[in-house]
Amino acid sequence: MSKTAYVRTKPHLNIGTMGHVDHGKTTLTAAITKVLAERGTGSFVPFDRIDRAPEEAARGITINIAHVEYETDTRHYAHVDMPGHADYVKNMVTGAAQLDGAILVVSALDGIMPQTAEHVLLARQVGVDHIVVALNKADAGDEELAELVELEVRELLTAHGYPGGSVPVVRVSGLKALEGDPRWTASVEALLDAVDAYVPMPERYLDAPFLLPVENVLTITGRGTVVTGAVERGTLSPGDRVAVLGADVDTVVTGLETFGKPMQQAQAGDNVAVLLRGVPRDAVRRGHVVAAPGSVVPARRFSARVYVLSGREGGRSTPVFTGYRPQFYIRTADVGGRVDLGQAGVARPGETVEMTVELGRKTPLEPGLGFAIREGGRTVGAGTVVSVSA
Ligand SMILES: Nc1nc2c(ncn2[C@@H]2O[C@H](COP(=O)(O)OP(=O)(O)OP(=O)(O)O)[C@@H](O)[C@H]2O)c(=O)[nH]1
Ligand SMILES: [Mg+2]
Repeated sequence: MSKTAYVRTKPHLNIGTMGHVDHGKTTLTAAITKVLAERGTGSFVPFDRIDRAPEEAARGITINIAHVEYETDTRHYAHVDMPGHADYVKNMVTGAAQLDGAILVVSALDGIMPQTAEHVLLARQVGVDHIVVALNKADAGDEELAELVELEVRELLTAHGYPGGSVPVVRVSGLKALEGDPRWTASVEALLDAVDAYVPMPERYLDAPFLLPVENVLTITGRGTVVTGAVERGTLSPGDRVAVLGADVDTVVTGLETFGKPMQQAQAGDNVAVLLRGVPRDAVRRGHVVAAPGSVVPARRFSARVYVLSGREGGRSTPVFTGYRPQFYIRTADVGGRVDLGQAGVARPGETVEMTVELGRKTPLEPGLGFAIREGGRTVGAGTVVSVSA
């Protein structure tokens, strides 16, 4: 292969766009790549390439299609734009532990909407500590309205524990920037400057044993099975031994790529594709975990602190009781489980409660790990693992 190797010259961060349907996430994502392509530190990814289905990416070692990559003057970013709302929530709660920061896209014409609030709540619950607001469609509304929406967004952020008063809010137009209008191209530059300045470089656990939650599995004819995802911790090099938890196989890494470029070492935070020796494709699935052998012991029982979403936040309108059996979204896994609410025996929408969970299958767990609870295609709770029982 004559592909150029990935050269690590700038710190790498994972960010993503979130916000209500149609507020302009994908348009803005395309505009960002266009602005940076013109600066010479990225390649333009048009709207319809961001919005296509993951299956279409199954060519070569490539990563989840929802990601685009680009560089600013100081950083290398992987940026994820989720297509629809359902996918968004699922990806956000299962993959967002990986987001180092988020761009909250709010239409200046429409203001905050139910999904704006839900995404902010989920971001807080899964530990996305830094949000930059893109007040989008600023080309179409008037300044007075934009000011009202800005106030409203700051209040929403404050209500969810973010420093709403000091969060950067940048008026942008993804659409006009995409059309090359200089005023709005500058607005997207200003947004990127705000992201560079406001989202700090997170601590990366490079010395910890390797762990990668599997997001996607692909086959490369003649080479074998490839898993993709963001490295949660540690480092990985070709030749390293790994355990695939869930598939219960031990194997060797025979290739490593990021955004189509071979790499010598993957590090915590990197979005990678890992080629595994001799693993049949159907043995590995999204939700499995690739880890340093012996470093993780999967378990079924854990205790957790859980916030039960209210009806207004898109959650349930009725309480749940001991014996409740929802789905648990843990890293990239989707596992059924049974809830025990102890003495109280009940949890009402809007409450934060302690619970014990018995999962339907063994899953890698550890204290501090965030997860979401879903039922019938909607998010009903967001929690953190407190302790794990053997
Ligand atoms: N006037 C104006 N329209 C915009 C702007 N950005 C996006 N739009 C329009 O808003 C609509 C939705 O844009 P998308 O980028 O698809 O929105 P999205 O948030 O990705 O939508 P979902 O992925 O379906 O949640 C499209 O018709 C866009 O052309 C903008 O800056 N100004
Ligand atoms: Mg979109």
